[in-house]
Amino acid sequence: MTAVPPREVTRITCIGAGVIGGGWVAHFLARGYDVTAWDPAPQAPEKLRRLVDAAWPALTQLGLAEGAAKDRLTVAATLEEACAEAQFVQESAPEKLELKQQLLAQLDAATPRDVVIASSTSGYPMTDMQTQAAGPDRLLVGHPFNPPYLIPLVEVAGGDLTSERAVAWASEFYEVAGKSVITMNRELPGFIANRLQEALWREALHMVANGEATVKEIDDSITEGPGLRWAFMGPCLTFALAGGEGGMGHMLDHFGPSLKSPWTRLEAPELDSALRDAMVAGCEEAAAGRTIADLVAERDQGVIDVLRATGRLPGAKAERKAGS
Ligand SMILES: NC(=O)C1=CN([C@@H]2O[C@H](COP(=O)(O)OP(=O)(O)OC[C@H]3O[C@@H](n4cnc5c(N)ncnc54)[C@H](O)[C@@H]3O)[C@@H](O)[C@H]2O)C=CC1
Ligand SMILES: C[N+](C)(C)CC(=O)CC(=O)[O-]
Repeated sequence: MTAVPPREVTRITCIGAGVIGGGWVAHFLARGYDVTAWDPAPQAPEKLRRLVDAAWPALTQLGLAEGAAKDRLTVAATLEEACAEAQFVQESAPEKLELKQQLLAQLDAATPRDVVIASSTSGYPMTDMQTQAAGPDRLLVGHPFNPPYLIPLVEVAGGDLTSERAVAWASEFYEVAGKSVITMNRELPGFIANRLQEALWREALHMVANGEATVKEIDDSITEGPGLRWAFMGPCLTFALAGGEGGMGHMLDHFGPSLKSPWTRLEAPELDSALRDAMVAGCEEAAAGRTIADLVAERDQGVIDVLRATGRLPGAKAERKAGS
């Protein structure tokens, strides 16, 4: 059997059915696929069904694909049974390198040739994980965000031995399956989003460890601050607006030197002219013709929408107080 085209996939196998594997199962069921899951833990089938039941109301609100049903889930008794008829495999086993290496080799042996096998790993490069597989060319990373049935992003990256065909196939498949895909042109430990999240996380841990800020202060500083902007405009375009009408160019000229001040414990990159120009050009590209004024209007409307959606509009707060 060879790989079916991404649009013709009907059967998906999910290996590992914890937080992320279970979330993938819920997502694929809601998109109308037949899903087979396998997890070695004795309680896994019940836990998985509870997770899918809990996710289903949200998925129903978002809109189920035609024919989507929870009873299109099968829990297999063995890994081999789970993979025998797979048209795509998503691995979500624990984040241990040796376990992933062995498991991916087993999955490769059990899955029809050419069928793509993706790992949900949060940060291991596929080059390090595909070492024991006889057919490493169809192994790649498909890194989701929790919960995979609500957060659209998947980061796709191949390893040194992964074929371009497999990467292209997976990127198209995830799009067809309702995800928002970033296909990386090289392997980075932590990919893009986790590398960014880890930088924030590292500083949060420093602050807690040193008694510099509480967990609540750190969380509030994001949910009441930059997080409201990040839900719809990334950190680069958001900072371009910090430069006012001068955009990213003025922002870098104004605040660039403070990169060297001790706002962060991380080693800062040299802000040379090549980096400056790349940032300015990247922001212009991301703005896709929108002026600074357009972006300001978009950001402001977005913040209002997020506040409304999360019940934090000043009016909503007043109503809650009045009713309490
Ligand atoms: N938890 C998160 O927020 C995210 C996790 N990930 C990645 O997803 C993967 C799974 O993480 P979680 O779901 O959080 O872990 P988890 O601990 O919730 O689930 C792991 C599951 O794998 C099963 N398992 C144990 N040994 C296995 C084996 N040999 N073969 C197959 N399954 C096995 C366990 O029984 C368990 O149900 C990891 O690679 C992790 O880095 C990716 C994105 C987000
Ligand atoms: C905590 N985590 C590193 C496993 C998180 C992720 O990998 C992605 C996410 O859901 O934020």
